[in-house]
Amino acid sequence: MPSSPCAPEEVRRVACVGAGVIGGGWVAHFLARGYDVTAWDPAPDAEEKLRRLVAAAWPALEQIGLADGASPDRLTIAATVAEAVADAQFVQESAPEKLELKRSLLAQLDAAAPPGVVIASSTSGYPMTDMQTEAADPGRLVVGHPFNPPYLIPLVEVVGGKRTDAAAVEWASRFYKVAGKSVITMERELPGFIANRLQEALWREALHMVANGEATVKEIDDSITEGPGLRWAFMGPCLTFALAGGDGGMGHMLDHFGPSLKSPWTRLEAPELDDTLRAAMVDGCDEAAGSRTIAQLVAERDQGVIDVLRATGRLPRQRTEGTDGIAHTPSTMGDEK
Ligand SMILES: NC(=O)C1=CN([C@@H]2O[C@H](COP(=O)(O)OP(=O)(O)OC[C@H]3O[C@@H](n4cnc5c(N)ncnc54)[C@H](O)[C@@H]3O)[C@@H](O)[C@H]2O)C=CC1
Ligand SMILES: C[N+](C)(C)CC(=O)CC(=O)[O-]
Repeated sequence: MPSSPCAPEEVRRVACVGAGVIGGGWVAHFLARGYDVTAWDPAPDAEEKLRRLVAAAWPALEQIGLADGASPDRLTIAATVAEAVADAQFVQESAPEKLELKRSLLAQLDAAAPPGVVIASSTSGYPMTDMQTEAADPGRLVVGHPFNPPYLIPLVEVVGGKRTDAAAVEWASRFYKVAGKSVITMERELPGFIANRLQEALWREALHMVANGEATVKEIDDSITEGPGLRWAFMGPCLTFALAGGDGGMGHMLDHFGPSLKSPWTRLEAPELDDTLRAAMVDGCDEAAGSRTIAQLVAERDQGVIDVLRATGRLPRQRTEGTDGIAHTPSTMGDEK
């Protein structure tokens, strides 16, 4: 791959190819961050749908803060895929999740985009190795997996394929950060990446329970929104479970509840919980906790749950006394702290 024509910080023009739920969400995100965006989508009603999506997202984007000069007017609709990427400095592909389509579209984008420009696919599960087979320059093709909606959910998982240049992965990771995303750069390919692999495990169990009449869809959804989901918004499943071990942390939690991995709660094959896995879990949780004690983490978790309850309207927003003596309701969660 020739080196990228510009640094991630210098990017001004982004192309979004495929403008449905995710491509449209990317368009809204990049516009809000002050980029010029060119979009292309073959559907006859794509432009109208895209402009509607951006208009609907804009009030939320205004609330969380627009970049200087950001405007929906900086969106251009291209007539052809080649025109969309002709002078792009970064390309985000969000076409339907069909392997053959992705393969040929990525080859088309590679042929039309300026040399060296990084092209990212939003695929939610295909390894790039399987998608880059037809491109003349596979070195610049990466996965940039977003979460719906990409203009509000920060995470992007970035990973290359076997023929991707390491510099392209590094460039894309830096670019997404500059563009306001929270990035996990994966060193090796995994089908489903990290988050979807986790989500799919949960999803698979949910489908088993519904199919067997063991739980209703509402019970499954409530079990997450009224339970673990409240914690997951600010503390991941590993550190959360370390707190289930009390002062003994993850070590005690595994000794206490580890054997239940083998119980028939799950429809999935459980991994062997050997000493190596145990040590990796304990070490990973210690690292995530950093200098924070269990007691500090407990306090942080509790405050986080309260904040989420407020933010989701299950608790009234805190009222503060203004200098005028009138009680004001703060407009954001941050104001409440
Ligand atoms: N929906 C979701 O929650 C998420 C989806 N993704 C990924 O994003 C990609 C797009 O998915 P969605 O936006 O959900 O699908 P969608 O069906 O909403 O949008 C796909 C768009 O691609 C267009 N399209 C059809 N053929 C095309 C072609 N040859 N070239 C360019 N565009 C074409 C369609 O007209 C449509 O507007 C997929 O790879 C999917 O796995 C990633 C994260 C989340
Ligand atoms: C449903 N999905 C697998 C396409 C979801 C994702 O890929 C990420 C998300 O938004 O949760």
